[in-house]
Amino acid sequence: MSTYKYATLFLARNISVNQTRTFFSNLKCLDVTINRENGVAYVLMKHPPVNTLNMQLISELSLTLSNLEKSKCQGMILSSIFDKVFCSGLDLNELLKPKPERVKGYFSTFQELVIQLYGSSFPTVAAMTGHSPAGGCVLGMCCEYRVMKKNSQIGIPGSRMGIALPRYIVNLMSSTIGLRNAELMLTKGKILNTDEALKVGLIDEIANDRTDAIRKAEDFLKEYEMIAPLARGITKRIIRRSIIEDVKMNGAADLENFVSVIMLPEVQEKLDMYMYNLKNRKRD
Ligand SMILES: CC/C=C\C/C=C\CCC/C=C/CC(=O)SCCNC(=O)CCNC(=O)[C@H](O)C(C)(C)COP(=O)(O)OP(=O)(O)OC[C@H]1O[C@@H](n2cnc3c(N)ncnc32)[C@H](O)[C@@H]1OP(=O)(O)O
Repeated sequence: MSTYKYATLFLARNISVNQTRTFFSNLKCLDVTINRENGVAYVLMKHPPVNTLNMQLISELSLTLSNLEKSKCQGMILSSIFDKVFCSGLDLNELLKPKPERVKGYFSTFQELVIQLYGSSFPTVAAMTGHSPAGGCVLGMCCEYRVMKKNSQIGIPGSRMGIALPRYIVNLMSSTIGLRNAELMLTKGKILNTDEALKVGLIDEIANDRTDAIRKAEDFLKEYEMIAPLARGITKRIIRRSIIEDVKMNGAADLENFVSVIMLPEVQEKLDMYMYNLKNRKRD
């Protein structure tokens, strides 16, 4: 990230650049810094133009989470350097006309990332600076708290794309917004605006802009400063255990099933149309 962007991000929140340290310098799709004073890690996605989750971004997120676990960080804010988009989801190019082994590897890496983020010992907040469709919504749901910039959209359009979602994604959505709302949202492939997402509990707060989103994320983490990290971490794991155990038990079969559905000609046709519409839609 440019010095200018750091300055605007940190100075806007009264944190000087000197109070932070760059955690990794060799990442291509992420900026990771840690505030020395409170141990909070800022993980900012910066994969242009819209933070599509290609293999590189997924792998860097996974590596970063492993390192944050080792470094005993006190909390993580997952965000984006882009003002309009938090994360545009999985890379549609990986889903179109895929080679079975390649697509299996891709989804299995994403599945591992989901479990890693969902099961992390430290507190996590998604400061969603903009739209968060599909995989972007999943990243947000893995965090413990979600702040989203106003006038953004969030949801998982799987059904509309002809994709039957894997079980752990359905479980994740159900645990976030309840079974009934999850059923309505996922079977319709519904995308919600910020107000609708707040109402249903898919996000926890609305922010005016990215600075406000980061500030609200920090406020959430501050509430844990007086809580013993070990007790907190264990409690979180107990609450999240059933989904994690379920993936361990059924993840491989789920993956096989998911890949065979993705390869079906009618699903490929639908995905092709979806991509065509994305490329040719009117931009706002
Ligand atoms: C056991 C089984 C294991 C795993 C199963 C896993 C997971 C299930 C998880 C849930 C399901 C996930 C499926 C997906 O995530 S598929 C991706 C779905 N994403 C979308 O539908 C979002 C599409 N993008 C948008 O709506 C817009 O791009 C967005 C609102 C994010 C931003 O709009 P903006 O106008 O700012 O930018 P654009 O001009 O649209 O985009 C810029 C260029 O980027 C391309 N693009 C955007 N998103 C994607 C993507 N997801 N994949 C590939 N390419 C993407 C877009 O086409 C533009 O390209 P150009 O036209 O400039 O060439």
